[in-house]
Amino acid sequence: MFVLLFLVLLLIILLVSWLSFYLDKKHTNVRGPLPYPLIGNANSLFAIESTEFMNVLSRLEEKYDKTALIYLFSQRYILTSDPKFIEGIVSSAKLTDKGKSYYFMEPWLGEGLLTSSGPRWKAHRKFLTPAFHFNILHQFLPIFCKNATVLIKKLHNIAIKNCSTNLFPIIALAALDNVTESIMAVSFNAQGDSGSEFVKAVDAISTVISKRMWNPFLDLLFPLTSYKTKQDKALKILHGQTIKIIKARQEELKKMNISELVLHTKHGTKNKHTFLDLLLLAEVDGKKISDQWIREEVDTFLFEGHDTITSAITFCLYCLAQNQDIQEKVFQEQKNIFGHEFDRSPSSNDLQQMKYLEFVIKESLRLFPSVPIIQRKILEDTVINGMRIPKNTSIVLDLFNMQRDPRVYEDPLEFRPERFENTGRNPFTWLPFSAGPRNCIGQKFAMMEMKVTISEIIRNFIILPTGQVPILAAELILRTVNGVNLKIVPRL
Ligand code: HEM
Repeated sequence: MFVLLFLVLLLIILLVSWLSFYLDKKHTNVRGPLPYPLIGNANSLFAIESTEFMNVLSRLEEKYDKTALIYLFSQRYILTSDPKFIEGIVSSAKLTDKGKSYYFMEPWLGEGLLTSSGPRWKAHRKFLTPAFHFNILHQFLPIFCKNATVLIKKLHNIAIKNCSTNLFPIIALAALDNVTESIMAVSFNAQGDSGSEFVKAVDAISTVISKRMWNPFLDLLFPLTSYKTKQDKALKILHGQTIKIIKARQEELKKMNISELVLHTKHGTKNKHTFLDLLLLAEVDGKKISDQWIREEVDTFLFEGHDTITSAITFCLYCLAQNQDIQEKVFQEQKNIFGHEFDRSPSSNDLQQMKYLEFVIKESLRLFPSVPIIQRKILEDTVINGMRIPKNTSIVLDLFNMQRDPRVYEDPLEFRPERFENTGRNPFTWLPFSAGPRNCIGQKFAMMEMKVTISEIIRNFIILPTGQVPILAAELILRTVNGVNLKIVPRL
C-alpha cells in the first residue's frame, strides 16, 4: 500500500514537472532538446569535465541553429553562438546583469566590477574608467619592459637545457608582476619566487569554481566536500596577498605624506594616480571607500589582469610555434622596427608600428579566447533578434564556438592573421574582450602588455612546436589540462 502511494505521488510530481516545462517553453520561440521531468536537460551538461564543456555547447548550438533553450533543473538557459543574438545582448545598455555563474566567484571577488550588477556596477564602472585612460596606461610601459627583461633571462636559462617546457606557469609569474606593479604600484617579485603560492591558489580556486558551476549536486553539498577545504585554503592565500598589497601602498602613501586625491598639481598639470590610489584616497558621496570594497576591486583586477593575459600570451606563442612562416613574418616586422638596436625596449611608438603582431594576437584570441563564455541574466521579458526571451533567463554567450564557426570565419581552424587586415568586418564576430557597456575595461592595458612581452620573446628566441596538442579546458579562463609545452631556441 505504502509503495503504491509512493509510486502515485512520484507520478504526480513527474507529471507536474513535465507540465511546467511544457508551459514554460510556450513563453519563448527558442528551440531546444526536450527536458526530462525534474532534471530538465541536466543530463547532457551535468557533471561533465571542463575539457568536454565547449564540445557539448557546440553540439547543442549546431543542432538548434546556433541558439538553444535548455533547462538545468528548473533554471532556464539560452545558449548562443549567433553573432546577431550576441550583439543584441552585449550592446544593450539595459541587459547588463550578470548570470548565476558569477555567484560562484563571490567568495573570492565579492561584488567587484566583474561580478556586480545594477546601480553598484554602474557607479564602480564610472568611478574606475578614468584609471584606464591611455595617458595612465602609458606610464606602465617601463614596468612591462622591465618584467619582460626578467622573463627573457629566465627563458634563456630554460633554453640551454634544450628540452620542451610548459610556458603557462612561467608567463603567469611575469603577468602577475605586471599587474601588481602597474595597477597596485607594489612589487612582489613573483618571477623571482617561482613557487608562487598566489599562482597555485588561483589555479586551485578556478578549478573549484568551475566544478561548482556545472555540478548542482556538488553545490548542494559543497560545505561538506573537500572542495570547500580547498577553496578556504586558496582564499586565505589570495585575500592575505591582497590585504598585504593594500597595506603596503597605504604605508607608502603615508611616507609620501599623501592623504587625499589631488587631480591637478599647483602648476596646473594632471596628477597621475594609480588605480589603487584612486580607491585608497577617493571619496564617493563624501565618504572614504570601505576596506572591503577596496579588497574586492583589488582581487577582481588581480584576477582579470593576470590569468587572462597569461592564457592569451601562452596560446599566442603556441600558434606561432605551429606556424613558423607567420613567426618569421613577426620577426621580420620586429627587425624593421628595431633595426640595429635590436636589444632595446620598445617605446609606445614602436608598439603602434607592430601592426602584424597585433593581427597575430587578434587571430590567436579568436581561436583561443581567454574568456570562452560569458553570461547575462535577463530581468524582464525581452525580444532579441526575433527571439522571445522570458524574464529570469540566463543567457550563455558562447564566444569560443562563435569565433570558430565556419559560417562566420572561412576555414575557421586555420591560423590566418591576415583576416584582420580587413577592417570592414562585423565587430561583433570578434569578441574576446566582449563589447558594449560591460566590455573589458583592461583591453588596452592587455594589448600593450601582450605586445611588449611577445615582441621581446620573438626577438630573443625561435619558438618550436613539440608535437603535444593542448587539451583545452573551459574553466574560469581557457586553459589546458596538459600545459602548453613548447621548445625555445635562442636566436644567434
Ligand atoms: C587578454 C586579456 C584579457 C581578456 C581576453 C579579457 C576579457 C574580458 C572579457 C571577455 C570581459 C567581459 C566579462 C563578462 O562580461 O563576463 C572582461 C571584463 C573585465 N576585464 Fe578583462 N580581459 C583581459 C584583460 C584584462 C586586464 C588586463 C584587466 C585589468 C587590468 C581586465 C579587467 C577586467 C574587468 C575589471 C572586467 C569587468 C568589467 C565590467 O564588468 O565592467 N581585463 N574582460
